Amino acid sequence: SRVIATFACSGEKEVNLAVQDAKAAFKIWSQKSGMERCRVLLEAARIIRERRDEIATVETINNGKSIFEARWDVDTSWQCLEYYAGLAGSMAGEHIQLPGGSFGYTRREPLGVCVGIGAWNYPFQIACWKSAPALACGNAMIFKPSPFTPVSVLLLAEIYTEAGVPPGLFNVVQGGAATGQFLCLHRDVAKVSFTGSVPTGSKIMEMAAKGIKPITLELGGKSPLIIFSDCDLENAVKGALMANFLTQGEVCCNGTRVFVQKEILEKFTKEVVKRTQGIKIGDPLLEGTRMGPLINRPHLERVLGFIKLAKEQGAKVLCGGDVFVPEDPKLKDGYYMRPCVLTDCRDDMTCVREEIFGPVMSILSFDTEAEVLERANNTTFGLAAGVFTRDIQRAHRVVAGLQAGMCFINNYNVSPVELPFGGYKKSGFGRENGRVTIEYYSQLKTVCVEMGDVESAF
Ligand SMILES: NC(=O)c1ccc[n+]([C@@H]2O[C@H](COP(=O)([O-])OP(=O)(O)OC[C@H]3O[C@@H](n4cnc5c(N)ncnc54)[C@H](O)[C@@H]3O)[C@@H](O)[C@H]2O)c1
Ligand SMILES: NCCCC=O
Repeated sequence: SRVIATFACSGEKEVNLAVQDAKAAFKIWSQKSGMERCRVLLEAARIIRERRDEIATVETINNGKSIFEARWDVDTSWQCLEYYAGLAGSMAGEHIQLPGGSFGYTRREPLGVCVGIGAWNYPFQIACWKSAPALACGNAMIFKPSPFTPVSVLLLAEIYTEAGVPPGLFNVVQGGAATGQFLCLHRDVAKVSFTGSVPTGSKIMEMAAKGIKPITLELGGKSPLIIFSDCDLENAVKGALMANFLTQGEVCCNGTRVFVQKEILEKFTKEVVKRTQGIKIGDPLLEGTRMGPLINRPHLERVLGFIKLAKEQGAKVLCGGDVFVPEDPKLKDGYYMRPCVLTDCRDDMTCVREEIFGPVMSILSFDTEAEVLERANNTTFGLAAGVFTRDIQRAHRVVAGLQAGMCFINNYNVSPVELPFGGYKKSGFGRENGRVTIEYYSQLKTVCVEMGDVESAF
């Protein structure tokens, strides 16, 4: 490992300054028309597209994910800005007729200074998915990235400035829990959107409760992926890899509990293992690489610990699950591991119950639809779920029964920004992306207009 940058943690003083600047910028930005905000966001999206490779390279160095994948993240980032640019001009309320010619109308208004707090797995994308709807609605945003990935979001701040947002409208503060707390507890912060773990999400909720602030929580998961025997096997295998091994398995919505119907268990498992063994691990900046190092040493050790425990509890490692040392001597101290497929898993095992957040797939077998639905829902999480089947009626019936906010049919872990994304149960609430997110970054004002005389009780 090497030091790529050093940052000073923002303390209370810096957080106060950022809020002060954001408040001033909010006054200007919130007065602009939706069309004016649209033009600035479109320009920012254009700059991101133009700087795609540069941003992806920085993200790869920042996080460790392959450059191939980092480019996808940049794409879903500028797409998000374009999408909300398109919605900025159409924020509207409704007109309601009342007796006697009186009427009411509603206005959608921005909240004020919003805070975004991000996790380390999708640093640039998370910052875009939060800031684009926030800015489109006329808010200001102060963003705090994870201290493990502080770099790429600074490019976003630079890009927004170049695109023409008022100074201070999108501001970055650096730091960990303490900085996050100053932000959440600040009296002039109107809303917090958080992406991270369940324990931190619970603390954010407590802090927000003190100030009666609305929050969005994008938390962890332990999502089921259900493969029925009538599936297109080739697609199901590809789907299972997409569901488990992007970004070294450090993905919130991963389908890590892979339920496979008994009839195809052997065939499916054999093919999944073969493809998993073929994943090219190594220098994430090389074009051919598909898996880079994990985020840091403690996390690598944690993931390996889950695999050790899985073996002790009776699971069988079919491939991977051990440290990988690349041939390149420069990389020998990297936090690499081979992607792992576990079989002989049971629902009560730790590897099946807890979020591992690493490249570890647990395969479980099942007999019937009713059985698998009950087992799939037997978790405190509810972020995502997937179903592979050729029976389209069954597909819709099963997803209707799944307790998860983001369900996939015959694919997994694709991220169209037009679709709302977010969890059920302990995976959080509120949504990112899609039209509905406008509601999470705005508030509704009702205006009641009297066209006659006041009918007084006094
Ligand atoms: N649902 C989603 O969209 C989504 C996306 C990515 C990651 N995640 C989840 O994030 C977790 C991994 O990310 P992580 O390890 O960075 O999570 P984390 O909860 O440790 O940290 C997330 C962020 O919160 C900050 N933070 C920590 N303590 C805080 C406090 N007391 N007050 C305010 N801020 C605080 C951190 O500095 C960081 O910026 C996993 O559980 C994963 O599933 C969820
Ligand atoms: N790109 C999908 C959302 C990331 C979750 O960790």
